[in-house]
Amino acid sequence: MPLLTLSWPAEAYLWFKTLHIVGVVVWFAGLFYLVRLFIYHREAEELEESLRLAFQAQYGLMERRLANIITTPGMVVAVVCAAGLLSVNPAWLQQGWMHAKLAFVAALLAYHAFCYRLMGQLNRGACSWSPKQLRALNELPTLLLVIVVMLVVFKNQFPTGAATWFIVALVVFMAASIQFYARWRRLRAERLSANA
Ligand code: HEM
Repeated sequence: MPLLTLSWPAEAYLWFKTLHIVGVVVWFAGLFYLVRLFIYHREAEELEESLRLAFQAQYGLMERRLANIITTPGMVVAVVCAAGLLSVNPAWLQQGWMHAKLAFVAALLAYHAFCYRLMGQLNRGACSWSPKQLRALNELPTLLLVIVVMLVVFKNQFPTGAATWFIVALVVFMAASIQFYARWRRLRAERLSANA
């Protein structure tokens, strides 16, 4: 059937789904970059006073703009359109995969709120999370993204075979590589400044 002749409910569903996916992409882009900015913000503490103040003020501004203009609006679009999808097809709410998805989305919303808490602490100079811990924290949304997308694609046939374990191993490998690379860069910078 050509797209323009779709009946209203089907078209509404597809519009909600389109905007839901766009919202999810924007939301995740914001979440990933926000915690990266937190890492730079904490690392700026190593700089000498005048540079530290300038960098931290700039990172603080970038964080607030990213959180309030990109990340939270992305979250609102994703959640409002998800509610639209469920109102067009409430039968999804009877399915096990949707219950699992909602539980992981609740974890994602808690992570989103926690990022705001960290942002406030950073701006007051009261954040106790080290750059290394923030890097590890930044892996959490990746894990939630993979699980939620798998749930929505596989639904009640969630796979537990070799392919799933391969993807889990790949995500762990990527997370470990990022940690090792950051450590290698830090050690190299320390060596260079010791030799200077
Ligand atoms: C607020 C909670 C959410 C609810 C109630 C919800 C609900 C839904 C529903 C009902 C669909 C349509 C499923 C279909 O037509 O087969 C859908 C699609 C989708 N959702 Fe969500 N969703 C939520 C959050 C999320 C999040 C956080 C992500 C990403 C991590 C996500 C990723 C997707 C994707 C990629 C699709 C398209 C799947 C496809 O067409 O095969 N959703 N969602």
